[in-house]
Formats: sequence, C-alpha cells, structure tokens
Amino acid sequence: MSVTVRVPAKVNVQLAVGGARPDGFHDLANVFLAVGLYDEVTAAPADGLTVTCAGPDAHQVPLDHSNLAARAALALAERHGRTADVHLHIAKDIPVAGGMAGGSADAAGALLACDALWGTGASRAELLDICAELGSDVPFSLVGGAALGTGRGELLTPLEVGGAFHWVFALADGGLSTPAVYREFDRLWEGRDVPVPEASPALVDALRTGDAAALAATVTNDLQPAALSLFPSLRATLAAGEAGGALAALVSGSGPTTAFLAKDAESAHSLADALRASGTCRAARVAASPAPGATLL
Ligand SMILES: C[C@@](CO)(OP(=O)(O)O)[C@H](O)COP(=O)(O)OP(=O)(O)OC[C@H]1O[C@@H](n2ccc(N)nc2=O)[C@H](O)[C@@H]1O
Ligand SMILES: Nc1ncnc2c1ncn2[C@@H]1O[C@H](COP(=O)(O)OP(=O)(O)O)[C@@H](O)[C@H]1O
Repeated sequence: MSVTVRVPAKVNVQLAVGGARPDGFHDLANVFLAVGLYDEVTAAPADGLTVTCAGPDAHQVPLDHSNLAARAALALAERHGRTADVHLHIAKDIPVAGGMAGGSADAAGALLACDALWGTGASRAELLDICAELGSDVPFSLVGGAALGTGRGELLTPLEVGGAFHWVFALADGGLSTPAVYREFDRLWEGRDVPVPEASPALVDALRTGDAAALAATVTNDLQPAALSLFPSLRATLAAGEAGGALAALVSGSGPTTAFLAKDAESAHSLADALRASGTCRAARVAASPAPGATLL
C-alpha cells in the first residue's frame, strides 16, 4: 500500500523584507499565493529511508537525507519514536531552485504522506509545527490557498481570494540560492535603515475581490533588486513579458523564475507564446491560482 500527496508551488504577490535579525533570518510580510503547478510525493513501505525523483529537473534534486522530503519523514518519525522506514518518490514538476518553493512542497507532501502511511495521526497543529522547523515556506505549502506569512514567513494568517488569477511563469537557465539573494539584499541596503515590513491593504483587497488589474497595481517583491543584481538577464525576461501584454511582471520570491499576471486564461496562453518566442527564458508555463494545499490523492 502506498500514499500519494499532491502539493502546489507558490508565488509571492507581496514580499516585504525587513532588516536581518540576530538569528540571520529576515522579518517578512510575505503574501503567498498557491499556484496550480504541482509536485506529487508518494510514500511506500520500505526498510530504511530512500528517495527517488523523476521529472525534467530531477538531476538537480539531492536524493540523500538532505532532501527536504527525507528531512520531513525523519522529523515525523523522531517525534513519534519510530524509525523512518519509507520509500519517498517525488514526481517533480515545480522548477528546482526557482523561487517557487518546490523543496518546501515536497517536505509538506512527505509529511502528510508519511503521517497517513504510518498512521501517526499527527494533529494539524503538530504538522504545522514540524513544517516551520523544516523551513520558513513549508507551512504555506501544507495549507495552500493564499496567506500572509509574518515572522520569517512561517506564521500564517489565511487570506480570502475572490476569483481565479492567471499566471505565466518563465523558467530561467540555472537557479538562485535563497541565502545568497538575502545576503545580496543586505548588501544593497548596507548603511540604511530597512523599513518594517507590512502587508499592503490594497493588495489584500485585490485578492479578496479577485481583481487582476488591482492585484497587478499592488504586487511588489523587495528581493527583486537583489535577484536582478545576481541574475541581470532576468531584466530582459521581465521586459519581454511586459511587451507581451502582462498586467504585471515580477521575480517569483528569490528567483530566478519570473511571474507574469495575465488578464484571463486566454491572454495567459498568448503571453506564454510571446515569452517562448522571445528567447529570454528556457520555458514558459501557464498556471492558475489559488490552488489547494497538500492533498491526499
Ligand atoms: C524567499 C522565499 C519567499 O517565500 O522563498 P523562495 O523564493 O526562496 O522559494 C522565502 O523567504 C525563503 O524561504 P525558505 O526557502 O523556506 O527558507 P529557509 O529554508 O527557512 O531559509 C533559508 C535561508 O534563507 C534566508 N532567509 C529565509 C527566510 C527569511 N525570512 N529570512 C531569511 O534570511 C536565511 O539565510 C536562511 O538560512
Ligand atoms: N525535494 C527537493 N526538491 C528540490 N530541491 C531540494 C529538495 N530538497 C532539497 N533541495 C535543495 O534545495 C534547493 C532549493 O530548492 P527549491 O525549494 O526548489 O527552491 P526555492 O527555495 O528557490 O523555492 C535546491 O537547490 C536543492 O539543492
């Protein structure tokens, strides 16, 4: 018997970043929106803990115990005083190291799958607690939808979404390391006071009313200058999306994936074609939001 969980990617429609904290993390006002690009994590009985991965980016995913899915299984097993006997298979469709929280999705998926396989019966609160230990983005991968993440992004307040938003994601050649992007953010702000991060009421309202034009007018990403500084060719991708009719163009989280908000599903498809034709990205993917969080199939 095996258990499969489907988990979405995310885009940050607002990523307000404060100054570095003494623990090295940054306080955030992080408005997450789950998008319909998914990884699937399957947990099957095994002796010991093994990980396999399939998909276009699979060769970039570690298969040892540093894999976030493996770490999730180990954390759950440890809490319940059992050995992590499980084979985890990741069917990976979320770009790796792309600022779309693919590793976090796999961690949340493995946690839910192992809980079901082992019958550990962890409460939602315990699962969220383990998620927060594994990474700042992991709790959101579990809950999906839309949420404001405060603290380092792990403290979630669900947000209402009043309609579908249509996105195009342009995949870049290569990845960006999240810690490197935060370090570049610190370097760019050196000697200046970083404002306290706060969620934008206009943006929260745009999500609530499902108004794409209003959302486009309010999206922001404070990590974007740092990502562009480390990956300057993303400017050409952003410009190509704007020329192709995007309502808004921004770097997704720490990048290097870029996100383009379209007026509707049809415009998203023509925008994806324009991005592919521009030669400024490795691939363009269409996806709608919001998407549900980690779900047992
Ligand atoms: C930037 C964001 C936006 O949602 O995601 P990505 O775009 O990378 O997916 C997140 O803040 C990434 O969250 P996540 O990838 O879970 O980061 P973690 O594993 O918790 O931390 C990795 C490293 O990122 C930096 N970090 C992360 C979160 C935070 N609030 N402040 C930080 O400074 C720290 O250097 C930390 O050591
Ligand atoms: N299950 C996993 N899937 C993808 N990457 C993983 C996984 N486990 C660990 N990693 C490592 O985490 C890094 C960041 O991956 P990912 O979560 O895809 O990107 P991001 O943090 O930009 O959203 C990868 O480069 C990889 O080395």
